Amino acid sequence: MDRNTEEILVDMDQIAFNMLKHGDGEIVLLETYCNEGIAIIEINNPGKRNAISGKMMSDFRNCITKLESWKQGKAVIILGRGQNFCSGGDLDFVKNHPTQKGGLYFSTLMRDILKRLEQLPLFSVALVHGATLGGGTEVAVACDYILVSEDVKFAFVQGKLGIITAWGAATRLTKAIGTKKALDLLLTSRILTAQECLDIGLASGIVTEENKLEDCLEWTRRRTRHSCNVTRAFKLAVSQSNLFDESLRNELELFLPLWGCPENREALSKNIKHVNGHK
Ligand SMILES: CC[C@H](C(=O)O)C(=O)SCCNC(=O)CCNC(=O)[C@H](O)C(C)(C)COP(=O)(O)OP(=O)(O)OC[C@H]1O[C@@H](n2cnc3c(N)ncnc32)[C@H](O)[C@@H]1OP(=O)(O)O
Repeated sequence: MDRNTEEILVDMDQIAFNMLKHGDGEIVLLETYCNEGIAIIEINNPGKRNAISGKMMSDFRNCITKLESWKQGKAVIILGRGQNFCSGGDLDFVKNHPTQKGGLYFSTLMRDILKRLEQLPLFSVALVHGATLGGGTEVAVACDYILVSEDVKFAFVQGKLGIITAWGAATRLTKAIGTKKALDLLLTSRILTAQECLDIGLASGIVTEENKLEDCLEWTRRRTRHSCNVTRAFKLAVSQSNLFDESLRNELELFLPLWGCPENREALSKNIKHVNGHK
């Protein structure tokens, strides 16, 4: 990688600032359910089927920065307003910035954002519906879970545009569903239905089109029943489990502070019987 590229790669603040002037739309953090430890990130660019513009990348980065300092967070749901989740990166930016530098700007910021999303000490759920294409699929597979609405049309269309995934989805998809299935989706760019997303192992559940958020919240609440500390420690233990020995050490370091904590002592005092009717 030449020196100029290395310089660009280093200054993420500068890239985020430069991208602010590209495109419209917004990505906002909704605090409606924060009292339950659940945040929502909403993608909203109605004129472009929620395509992610440069300005929206900066918005997204600001949302992640806020979540990184939210100590009561257990989960974050990412969803799209209107008729679909996200139609990918803003093609107007792509068309107007054909240079290597344009490609570097378009990919570097989002790769950093999605990496930071993965590293949050709270689990993420992509609630995808309607057309979820290109970069929209890349945002989804960067989340811990994907819930699909019955009307989803999920496709890695990058190959049809003469490029490959710009924001890391080839790597994440392979980790999620295995080499053969990942390569097949990337090489065919075929559109997956909700059932196919479930069958191939991409989606963890199917929600109804008309009640998708309520269904998603109910699904998420079933996974936020433990204390905040436990929820966050399990997320970190699992997400950092790529190196086995290091992961075991990491799991111990996450376990020890919880031993004897107030939640631990309170739960022990209840003598909880975990299986109904078990003798
Ligand atoms: C750099 C790669 C990156 C990555 O994967 O990492 C990418 O994501 S590249 C982008 C990949 N996405 C696409 O190619 C999607 C192209 N759009 C469509 O297939 C359709 O628009 C669809 C299925 C999203 C919606 O179809 P529908 O018939 O419902 O609506 P329209 O096609 O009339 O779209 C309405 C309006 O939105 C504009 N639009 C849609 N998607 C994008 C986009 N990704 N970037 C910019 N603009 C987009 C479309 O042009 C229409 O605008 P209008 O001015 O009304 O013609």
